[in-house]
Amino acid sequence: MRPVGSKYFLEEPLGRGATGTVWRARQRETAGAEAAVAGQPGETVAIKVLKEELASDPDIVMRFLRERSVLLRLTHPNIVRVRDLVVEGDLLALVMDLVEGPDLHRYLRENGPFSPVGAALLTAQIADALAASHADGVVHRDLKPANVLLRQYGGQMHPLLTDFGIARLADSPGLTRTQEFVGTPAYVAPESAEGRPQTSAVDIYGAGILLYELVTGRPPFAGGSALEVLHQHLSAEPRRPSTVPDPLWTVIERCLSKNPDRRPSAENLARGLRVVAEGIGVHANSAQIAAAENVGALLLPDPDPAAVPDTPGAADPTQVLPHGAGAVDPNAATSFLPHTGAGNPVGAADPTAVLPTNRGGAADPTAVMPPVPPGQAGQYGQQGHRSGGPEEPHPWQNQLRAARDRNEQTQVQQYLDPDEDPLRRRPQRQVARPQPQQPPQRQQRPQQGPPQGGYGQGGYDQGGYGRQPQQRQQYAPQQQQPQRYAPPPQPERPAREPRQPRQRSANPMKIPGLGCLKGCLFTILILFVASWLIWELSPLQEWIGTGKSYWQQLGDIVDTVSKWIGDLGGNSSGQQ
Ligand SMILES: Nc1ncnc2c1ncn2[C@@H]1O[C@H](COP(=O)(O)OP(=O)(O)OP(=O)(O)O)[C@@H](O)[C@H]1O
Repeated sequence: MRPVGSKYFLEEPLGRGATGTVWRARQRETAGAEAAVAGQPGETVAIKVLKEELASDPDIVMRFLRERSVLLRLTHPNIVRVRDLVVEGDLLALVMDLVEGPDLHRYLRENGPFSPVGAALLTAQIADALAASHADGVVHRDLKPANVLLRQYGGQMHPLLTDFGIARLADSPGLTRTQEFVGTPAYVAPESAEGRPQTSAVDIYGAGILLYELVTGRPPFAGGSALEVLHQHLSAEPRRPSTVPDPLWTVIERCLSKNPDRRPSAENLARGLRVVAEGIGVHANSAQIAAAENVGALLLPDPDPAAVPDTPGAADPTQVLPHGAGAVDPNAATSFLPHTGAGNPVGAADPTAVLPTNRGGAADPTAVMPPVPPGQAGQYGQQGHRSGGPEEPHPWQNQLRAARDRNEQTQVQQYLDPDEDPLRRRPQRQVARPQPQQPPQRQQRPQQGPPQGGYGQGGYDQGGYGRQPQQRQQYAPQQQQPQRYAPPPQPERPAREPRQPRQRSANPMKIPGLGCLKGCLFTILILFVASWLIWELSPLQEWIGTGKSYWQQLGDIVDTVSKWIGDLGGNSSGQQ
C-alpha cells in the first residue's frame, strides 16, 4: 500500500482518466487543519493522483495551491466533496469522498437511455450543483456523464458532480505553452471551441448535451474526428429525436444555443427542468402540463454569468482567484482543446484531454490537434500565443478553419438533386401508383386532464430515473422536426438542349458479311443465284459445248473435283 503524504495510503485503483488515476484509499491519521475534512483513521476515501506530467509542472503546482481554497470550499449535496489536497515532492493528489456507484457514462452504457422525466430530474440536480458553483464564481468547464458519479442507496440514485477545478488546473500557462488542451469534443461549447470568451454558460451548454444524451443514449454531435465534432458545435443544430416531449426539447434547445447569452442560468435551468418533469409525468394535472408547455418563459439567462478567468476577453481574471497567467490575450485562440479516447467514436467516453497526444489518423478521434512538431513546443507563450508573432492565429484555429472550409465545399458538392444523380436515377415508369397513405396524425396530448400514460417505467411519480420505454411511445412530438439542413441553393443550370431522336439505320437488316451466320447464308444464296444466272443467260454453255444444264454441269464439276481429289489420294498412297 503506497502512502500519500503522511495521512493517507492508496489501496486499489478505481479508474484512470486523462488527468490522473483515482484510487480507493484509506486515511492513516486525522488530517491537519489545512484539510477541509479532517477524517478519521481507517476511513475510506478516493484519491485522484494527478499525472506526473501535471505534477512536475511548476505552473500547475502553483495553481493547484492557489486553487486549494476554491476546491475545498465547494460543498453541495450534488458535488463530490474535496477533502484535502496533497502536494509532496512530485506528487499532487486530491482527496475526495469515496462515491460507491458507477459514473453516469458507465451507467448509461449499461442501462440505456433514461425516461424524459428521469433525465429531467437528474439533470436538475446537476444544475443545482452548477448553480452553487457558479454563485461561487467557479465554472466546471468539463461537464460530461463521466464526471457525474451516481451514489446508489435504497434503489435511489444520487448524482454527484466531480472534477471541479481540474480544467482550471490544466489551464496552466505551462500547458498552453505546449499547446495542450482541456475539454471533451462532444461537450465543448461553441465559444470554447472557437477560443472566444467563456462564462458559466459553457456549463449550461454541457448540461444541455448531457440531457440530450440521457434521453437518447448519445450526444447530439458526433463525427469521425474531433474536429468534425467541434465544427458541428459551431454550426449544426441538434436533431430532435421523436421521443423527446416538447417542453423538454425547449429546454435542450435553449441550453444548446450557440449564443451563450440565450442559455438559461443554472438556477433557472434547474427550476425549468423540475417544472417539465412535473408536466410530462404520468399524473400531471392540467396546470402542470400548461406550466411545462410554457417552460421557455422560465429559462432566463444569467444576468451576471461567472467569467472563466484567463480566457480571451474574460471579464475579470482575478474575479475568483488571482492567477499568475498574465493579461487577457485576445489572440489566445484556445488553451483547452479536446481529445478523445482511442477506439471510441468521438463522444461520451472521451476523457478530458489535457496532455498532448501524438495519436493521429482519420479514425482516431483524438487527433484534434496537430502533434506539436519537434522544436515547436514552447514556441507558444502564455495563453497560447506565439512569442515570435502574437498576431498569428493559433495552429488549431487554422485547423478548424481548414476543416470548416473543407466541409463547406463538401456540402456543396455532396448535394445532388436525385434527378441529376446518375447513381440514383432510375428509368421512370409511367405507372399510376396509388398514393401512399399518410399515417394518421397522432393525437396531441389533451390540454385538459392528466395524460394517458407516462414516459417509461420510471416516471416522475414513481420516484426514479426510469428507463426510456422501448416501444411504448405515449407522447408524439407535436410538430414536425423543422427542416434544418436545407440543401444549399443550387446555381441555375442552363437548360439542356433537347436530344435529337435516335436515327434508325436506313438498312434495317444488317449484312455484316463474315462472322454473322445470317450474312454468310445470304452471301451464299446470292452467289448461287448469280452463278445460275450466268450459266443460263450467258453463252457459257455453248462455249463449253456440252449443252448440259446448269445443274448437270455443276454435278460434273463436283464429280471431276472429287475424282481429282480421289486421284490425288490414290497417287500419294501408291507412291508410298
Ligand atoms: N470520488 C470518487 N469515488 C469513487 N470513484 C471515483 C471518484 N472519482 C472518480 N472515480 C472513478 O474513477 C474513474 C476515473 O476518474 P477520473 O475523474 O480520473 O476519470 P474521467 O472523469 O473519466 O476522466 P477525465 O479526467 O478525462 O475527466 C472513473 O471511473 C470514476 O468513476
